[in-house]
Amino acid sequence: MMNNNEILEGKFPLAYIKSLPAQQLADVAQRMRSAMVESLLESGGHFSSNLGTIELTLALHYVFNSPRDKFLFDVGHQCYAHKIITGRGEAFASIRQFGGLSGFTRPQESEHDILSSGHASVSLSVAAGMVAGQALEMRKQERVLAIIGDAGLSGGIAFEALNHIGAMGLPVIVILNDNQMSIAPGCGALHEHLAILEDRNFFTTLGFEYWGDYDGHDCALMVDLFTKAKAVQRPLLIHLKTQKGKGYPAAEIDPIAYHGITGKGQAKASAPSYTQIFSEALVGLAQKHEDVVAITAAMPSGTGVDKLEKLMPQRCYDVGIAEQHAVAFASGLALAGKRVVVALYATFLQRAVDQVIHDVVMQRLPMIITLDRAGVVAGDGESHQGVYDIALLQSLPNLIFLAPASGEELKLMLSWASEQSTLVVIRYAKAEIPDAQLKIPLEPLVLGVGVFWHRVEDAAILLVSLGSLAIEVERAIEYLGERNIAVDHCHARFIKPLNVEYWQSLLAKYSLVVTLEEAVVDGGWGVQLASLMSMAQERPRFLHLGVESSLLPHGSRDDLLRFCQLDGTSIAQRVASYYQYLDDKSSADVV
Ligand SMILES: Cc1ncc(C[n+]2csc(CCOP(=O)(O)OP(=O)(O)O)c2C)c(N)n1
Ligand SMILES: CC(=O)[C@@H](O)[C@H](O)COP(=O)(O)O
Ligand SMILES: [Mg+2]
Repeated sequence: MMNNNEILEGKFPLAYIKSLPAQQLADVAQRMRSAMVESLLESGGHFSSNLGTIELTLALHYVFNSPRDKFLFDVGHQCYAHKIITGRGEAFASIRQFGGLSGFTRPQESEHDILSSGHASVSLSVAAGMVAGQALEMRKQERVLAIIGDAGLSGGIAFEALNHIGAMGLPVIVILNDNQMSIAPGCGALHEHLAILEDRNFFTTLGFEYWGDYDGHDCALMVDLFTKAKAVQRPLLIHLKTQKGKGYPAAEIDPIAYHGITGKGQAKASAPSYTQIFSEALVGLAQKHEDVVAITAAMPSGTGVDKLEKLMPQRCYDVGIAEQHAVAFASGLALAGKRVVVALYATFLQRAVDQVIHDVVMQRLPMIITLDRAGVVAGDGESHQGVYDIALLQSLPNLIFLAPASGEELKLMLSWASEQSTLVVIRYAKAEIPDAQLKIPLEPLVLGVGVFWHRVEDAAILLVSLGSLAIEVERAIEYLGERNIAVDHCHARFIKPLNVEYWQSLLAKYSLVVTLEEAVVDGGWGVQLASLMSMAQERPRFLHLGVESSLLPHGSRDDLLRFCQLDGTSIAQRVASYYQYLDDKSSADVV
């Protein structure tokens, strides 16, 4: 029989596993669990969800024939056993690292991965579409399975898909991996319902055949169930009960702390993060104003809302994986006179853009939306990069949009935002705050106006930074100084509004203005700033630096900043070479 390491070394491919008697799968699962634990403690990654899905993934591969049969892992954060089984064990130690395996399913990595995953609750809709498409082509022998968690299933799109699949009678197989947990404890009425399902239940009412609940760690039982499922030609939901963190006692006790872990081989934070500062500032705000309430969409610890939740649970709402609902719900609370703070990840706000437009700005409501993980996001890769928010939001009316560059500034902005009578969005990165390195005194906020972090006499170049890039710009200035290139640095603070007079008169003083944002350049803030000068007689040259390739890979924050050429050294090199180019060009023009 195989040993633990040999499982990762790929000595026992899928064909071998499928040739074993079903009774031996439990042993394979145990060995895979040990190998996975050892590797993840070193590399980091999603831990508890993956320990809970080993048996069900083995049983699925044992019975169905991937890639002919299609497995759609919802979110995809629980697909590690699938990666190992489908021949990626040898690279497993590289998971989520730059150039290594993705932490989610990725078709570019394997023909067994159908979707580039990362965001929750979409697997049922995609499965429905695939089944509908196959039916049109009479390819009925291919089965499509959505493997979705109990929290993923509570997302709005999943409900919409259940409704559609049930009505159409599409033979989608839904494997419900119910561990009674989201990242945080499960919440919502569906969560309660899953605990007490009877013969006639939510799923059967919608037209599904319901099989459950069953032990999702019993391989032989699941092999039997899945074999029978192959013959079912109508919507089928198989309800499996699993345990998050299964087999690793510390993760079983505290699956939240072990949802995603930092590996031993990875740098630990040495300074507080924007999240921590926000978390404390939110508590301070709620203590100051009785009408403050906060909303999280299934990310209480990730956004830092958990601190307030512990102190004042009645003033916090975890609405589950429901970003659209979170924003529309916030609009209701605002109409009821509450000062609402909605704390989201920038990438998940994408789900709720229409609610921001229709239910907040069109209603002219005051509200604060904080966007954590805005900018490059380590670890998770392309699905989680927070780089579209500026392009998506900056054209909206009735909106103030801010980007702090230090912890102190974040506190100031949150407090200032709570006094405004309009929507205020504050974006900040998944990064440590640079306060300890800063000598710049904190100035009061003036609407639409930036602050200088660095100013010298006769600088021809102005670097205008947004938020977390300010510190990289300070690093770039050192490098440029060593090359005798004099620059000024203004930290813009406001993405919107821009005080037109202030910016026009400031930008006109320079021959080159470099805009820097941790977001996509196309349709981004720098382009917006430059447009203020379109009517000016004397226009500076502009260089817009930001994220150029919008589908960023996974890696550490430093890896990603380097990849985007937004780290201090790259910024300096790009500024220096563009300046040199302009210089050469103007000399050539004179000749
Ligand atoms: C749209 C969206 N919102 C939030 C998240 C963050 N998130 C990732 S996994 C997860 C919990 C998923 O719980 P469940 O589906 O039950 O899977 P489990 O981790 O319990 O296996 C959340 C909230 C996400 N990936 N996508
Ligand atoms: C899969 C998912 O969406 C979350 O688990 C995410 O990976 C959390 O990211 P943070 O670790 O940045 O909170
Ligand atoms: Mg769950």
